[in-house]
Amino acid sequence: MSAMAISADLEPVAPLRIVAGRERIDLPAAERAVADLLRALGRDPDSVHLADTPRRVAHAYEEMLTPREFSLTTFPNDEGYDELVLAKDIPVQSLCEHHMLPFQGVAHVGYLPGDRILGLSKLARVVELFARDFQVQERLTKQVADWLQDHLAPKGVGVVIEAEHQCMSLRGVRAIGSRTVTSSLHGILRDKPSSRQEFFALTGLTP
Ligand SMILES: Nc1nc2c(ncn2[C@@H]2O[C@H](COP(=O)(O)OP(=O)(O)OP(=O)(O)O)[C@@H](O)[C@H]2O)c(=O)[nH]1
Ligand SMILES: [Zn+2]
Repeated sequence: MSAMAISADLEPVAPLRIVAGRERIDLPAAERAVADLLRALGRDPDSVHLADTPRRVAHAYEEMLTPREFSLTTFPNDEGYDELVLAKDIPVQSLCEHHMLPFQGVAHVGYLPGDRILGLSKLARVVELFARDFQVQERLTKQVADWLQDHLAPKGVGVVIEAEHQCMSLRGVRAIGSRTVTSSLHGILRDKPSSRQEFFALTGLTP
């Protein structure tokens, strides 16, 4: 739905176009590096079974490290809506920067509106913007919260991420099924105990 479709009375606001500022990925160099890695692991990248693997892996990493562009569409908060807006169970797929293995789970992203409300899908798009990177979960959580605070100027922001790290399940400690929970709060959701409590209760976590 476009910004104008909400109400004919709303002033048209040009949505901000968000383009991820990633370093350019050098695909041929990545392919050569994957072939070298296969050789270092005692495999033959020229064998019939592995011949296309360096290309596939390089493209897979390019895809996993490149968030989609989007428009930050907002609308005037004409009704003065002043309760929590919370998008729950947003899928999170990211790569741990220590082992380059996936961590996956869900994000719960909420805010208390100020003068403007945000197109709901944008809460999930902001998660993807920062998740498609080599990350640690704490930084990812804080980046989403900080970005919403900076771009939307709401009265409060709350972000919770619950994720399983494959570097903790496939290898190493092999703590299969263990989930890590992180949170980042701003404004009223951080400072007012009852709002904080309501946010965590709605995300399914206790304060
Ligand atoms: N804080 C934090 N740590 C993470 C995250 N993802 C992975 N790690 C941890 O990064 C740490 C790296 O520790 P190292 O001791 O250098 O690596 P390692 O020898 O492979 O460690 P083990 O996983 O314990 O075998 C591990 O404890 C991982 O569990 C994350 O998102 N946040
Ligand atoms: Zn890891």
